Amino acid sequence: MIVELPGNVVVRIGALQSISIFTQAFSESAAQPNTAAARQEPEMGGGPRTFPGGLSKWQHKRMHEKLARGKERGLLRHEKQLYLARLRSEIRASHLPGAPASPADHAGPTSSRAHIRALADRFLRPGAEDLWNDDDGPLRRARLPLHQQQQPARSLPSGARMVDWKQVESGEKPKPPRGGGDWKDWEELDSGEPTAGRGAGNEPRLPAAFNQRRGYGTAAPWWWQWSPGSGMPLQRKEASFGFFGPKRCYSVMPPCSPCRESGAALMPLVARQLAEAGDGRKATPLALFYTQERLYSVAATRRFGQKWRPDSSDEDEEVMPAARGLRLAKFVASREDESEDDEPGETSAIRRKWSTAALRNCDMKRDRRPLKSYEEESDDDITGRIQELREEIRNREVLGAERRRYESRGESVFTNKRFDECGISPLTVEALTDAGYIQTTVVQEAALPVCLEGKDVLVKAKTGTGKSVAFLLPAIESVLNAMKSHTNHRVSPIFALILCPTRELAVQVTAEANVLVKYHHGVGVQSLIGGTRFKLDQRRLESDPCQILVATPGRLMDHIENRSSFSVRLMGLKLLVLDEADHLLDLGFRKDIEKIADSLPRQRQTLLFSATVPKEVRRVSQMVLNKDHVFVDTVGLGAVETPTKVQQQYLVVPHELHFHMVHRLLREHIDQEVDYKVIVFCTTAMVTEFMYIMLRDLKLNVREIHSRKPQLYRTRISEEFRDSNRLILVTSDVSTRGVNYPDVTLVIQAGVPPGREHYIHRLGRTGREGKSGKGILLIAPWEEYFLKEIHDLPIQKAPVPQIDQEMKQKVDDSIKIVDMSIKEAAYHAWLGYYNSIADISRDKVMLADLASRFGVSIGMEKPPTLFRKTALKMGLKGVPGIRIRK
Ligand SMILES: Nc1ncnc2c1ncn2[C@@H]1O[C@H](COP(=O)(O)OP(=O)(O)OP(=O)(O)O)[C@@H](O)[C@H]1O
Repeated sequence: MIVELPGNVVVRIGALQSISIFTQAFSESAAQPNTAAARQEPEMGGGPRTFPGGLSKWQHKRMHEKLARGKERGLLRHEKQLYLARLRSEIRASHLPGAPASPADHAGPTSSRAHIRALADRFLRPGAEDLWNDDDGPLRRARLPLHQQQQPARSLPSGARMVDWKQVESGEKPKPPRGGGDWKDWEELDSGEPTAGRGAGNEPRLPAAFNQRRGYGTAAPWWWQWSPGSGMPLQRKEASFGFFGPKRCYSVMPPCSPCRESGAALMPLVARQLAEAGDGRKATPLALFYTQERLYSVAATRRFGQKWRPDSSDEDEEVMPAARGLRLAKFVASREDESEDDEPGETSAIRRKWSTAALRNCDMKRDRRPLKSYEEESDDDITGRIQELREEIRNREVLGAERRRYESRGESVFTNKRFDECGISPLTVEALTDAGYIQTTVVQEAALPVCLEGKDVLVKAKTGTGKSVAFLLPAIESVLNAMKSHTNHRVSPIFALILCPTRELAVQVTAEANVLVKYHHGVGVQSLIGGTRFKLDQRRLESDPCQILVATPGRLMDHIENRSSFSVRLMGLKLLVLDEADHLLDLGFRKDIEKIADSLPRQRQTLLFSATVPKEVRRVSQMVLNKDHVFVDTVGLGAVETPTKVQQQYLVVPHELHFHMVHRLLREHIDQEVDYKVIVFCTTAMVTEFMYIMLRDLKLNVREIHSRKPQLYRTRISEEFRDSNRLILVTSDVSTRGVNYPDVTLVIQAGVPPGREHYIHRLGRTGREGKSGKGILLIAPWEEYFLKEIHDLPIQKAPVPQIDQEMKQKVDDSIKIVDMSIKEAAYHAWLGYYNSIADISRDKVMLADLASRFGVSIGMEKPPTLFRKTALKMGLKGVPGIRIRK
C-alpha cells in the first residue's frame, strides 16, 4: 500500500510498519542477557570452551541468536498488525462524509499520525531507502501501460496513487482522484495490490525504480531516486558514474546541498575532462546519458525534511538552474520528450516534474525555435549549426571510443583515476606508488571523495576490489589533519580506529596501513587482537606511537573496560571504520559494537565497508552512522554480488562421499593447475581438523587454520599461505572474510555455509583484483534448500565426477587413521552446526539420522553420546538416534 504524506512523501506502508516494529524489536533484542558467551567472537577461539549443559561455544552462541531472532520476529509481527489497524481506521474515517477527525488525531505521541510522522522522520532519509522494500530488491514485474514502459525512470508500480495527506489531516473528505475515478479506487490503497491499467495516463504516477533491461519494477518510493533538496536526480548521478561501463553502477546518496560539488567531484575523470574540456553544454549530457539501463539511487538527507512541506516541490528547479539549459542527448531521451507532449494539463505538469527531478532538469526541452524558411536562415546560422553538430558528433565518438575501450577491458576493477588526483597527502601517494598502487579501483574512486569530505559513509563493493585502501586513505588523512592541531600531547590520542571481525583480518589491515604510512614519520599503526598477552599490548600501546589502531572487538572491549588511560586516548578519536561491517553489526558482535561506540566521542566520522549489506544490517547501521550518511554502492541493486570472473559450480553428492569428493576435486585441480592454491572451507573447526588430518595422510600439501588453533600458529600458517602457491588451506569461518590471499585458484565449500553472505565472502577469496578463479559448493541432497538463497548468483550444477574404487579405498584408509576423539568432536560440532540452521533443525528425527550418517562417513559405527543437558538444550533428548551419556 502506498500513501502520500505531507509534502508528497510517498511511503509503502508495509515496509513502514516493519521499520517501526524493528526499532522496538531491536531495543527488545538488545535487552537479551549479555552473557560472556554472547560476547565471544566465534572465530577467535578465546573464552571458555564449554558452556552450561556441555554446549560448545558455537552451539551456545547459536542458541542465543536463535532465541533473539525469534523474539524479534514476534515483535515485528505484533507491531505490524497494530499499525495496520490504525492506518486503516484513519483512512476510513477520512472517507466518511462529515466524519470527525479520528480520535487518534488528537491523541498524544502515540497517535497513528504521530507514529507515521515519527517513523518518517527517522526513516525517510538517505541511507534508509531500502528499508521501504520488504524484499530488498526486485519485487514484481510492474504492470505498466505500454507507453509508460518506454520510460523506465519515471514509471510507477501500477496501482500506486497518491493520498492528499493535508485533507486527511484536516478531516476533510478528500477530492476524488485526479483524472476522474471513484472513491472505490481509494479503497484499493488498503489492499496494497496494484490495479492494472487504472487511470492510465491520467493520474500522476510516481517514478519507481524500473529497469527495463531486467524487466521488473522495484516499489521503492520515488524520493529514493531523487535528491529533493539539491535537485540532483538519480539519472544525473547514474550517468556520471555510468560512464564507467555498462555493468558497473554505484548508487551514491550524498547529503544534498553540496550535491553539485560532490557530484562533480565524484564524476569520473574522463567524464569530467569531457565536461571541462569543451562546451559543458554538450559534453556533459553526452557523458552523462550514454547509458540508460543503469540505476543509481541518489537521495539526500539533511534537506529531506523539506520534502514534508507541500510547497517544497519547486526546490529542485531553484537549485539546479544551470542544468536547465542543458540539452539532453537526443539519442537517449527522445522518447521521453515525445510522450510528455502527449499528456494533457495537470498530469503532464506533474509528470514533467517527476521527470525533471529524475533527470536533474536535463530533460527540460529548450523552447522550440519557430521554424524558419530556408531563405530566412542566414549563412552564419547554418555555419554555426554545422559546427555545433560536428562538435556533438565528435564528442559522441570520443565517448563511444572510451566506452569501447572500457568494455574491452572486461570487468576491470581499476579506473582511470590516479591516486595523485585524489587529494591525498603526497607522502601517502609516494607510499602507494612504492606498493605498486597507481590507479584507483572502482570502490576507491567512488568512496574516496565522500570519505575525504568527512561524511559518514556506508560502502558496498565486491570482494577483492580494494576496500582496505579505500578506508585506510581517509584514515591517514584524518590522522594527519588531527595531528596538526594536537601537538602538545605527551601520549598522542588514537585518532583512527579500525574494527575487524577476525584476528587475521586485523593483522592484514595493520600490515597494509603500515605500508601506507611509511613516509609519515611519527604516525604509528598498532593492532589489538585476541590471543596475545594483554600486558604486552598495554606496554606496546604506551611505548610506541599509535594514532591508528586496528582491533578486534573483544580485545578492544577488554582494554576499554580495564584501562581508563586507554579510554582517555580514545576520546580524541576522529574516525571509526567498521570493516566487514555487516558481520560486525550482526547479532554476534552487535552488543560489543554498541558498547565501543558508546565509549567513543560522538563528534567523529564513521565509515562502514562490506561486500554484502543485508537489509537487517542496513537498519542497524544507523546506530553508528549519523543521519546525513552517504551510501556508496558499487555493486548496484539487483546486480550480481560475486566477482564476474569467478566460475561458480555446485555438486550434489551424498554426504557419505563428501570427503572422497573433496579429495577427487583437489587431485583433479592439481593436475590442471601447476601453481594451484586452494582453500577448502569446512562447516566447523573440528570438521576442519578432521579434513586436514585426512588430506595430509593422503599426501596432499595441506595446512589448517581454525579457531581451535593458537593464534601464533594461525598467523604463521596465514602468512605461509599468503606467500606460497601449490598449497591447500583447510579452514573454517576464520578465513571467510577479508583475508587477502593472492592468486587463489579454487575455493571449495564443503557443506552449506551458514548463509548467503558467508557463501559470497568465502567465494571472494578467489578472483581478487579482477582476476579469474573457480568456486565449488559441495552439498548433500538434503542441503539443496540453500540453493534458493543464492539463486540469483551465476552458479551452475556440475556433473558429479566418478570416484574409482582404488581412490575410495585410499580415502577410507586415511579416514581410519584419524583419532577417535577428533571424530567424536567432529560429530558433536556437526550436530551443533546443523541444529543451528532452521531449515534443518526443524525435524529433529531427520537431523539425528543425518548426524548418524555423518558419523558413519567419518568412520564411526555408532554415534557418540551426548551429555543429557546438551541434548536437552539442543532439543534432542528422546530423539531416536541420539545417544545420551549415562
Ligand atoms: N589501487 C590498487 N592498485 C593495485 N592493487 C590494489 C589497489 N587497491 C587494492 N589493491 C590490492 O587488491 C587486493 C584486494 O584488496 P582488499 O583486500 O582491500 O580487498 P577487499 O575489497 O577488502 O576484499 P574483501 O571484501 O575480501 O575484504 C589486495 O591485494 C590489495 O593490495
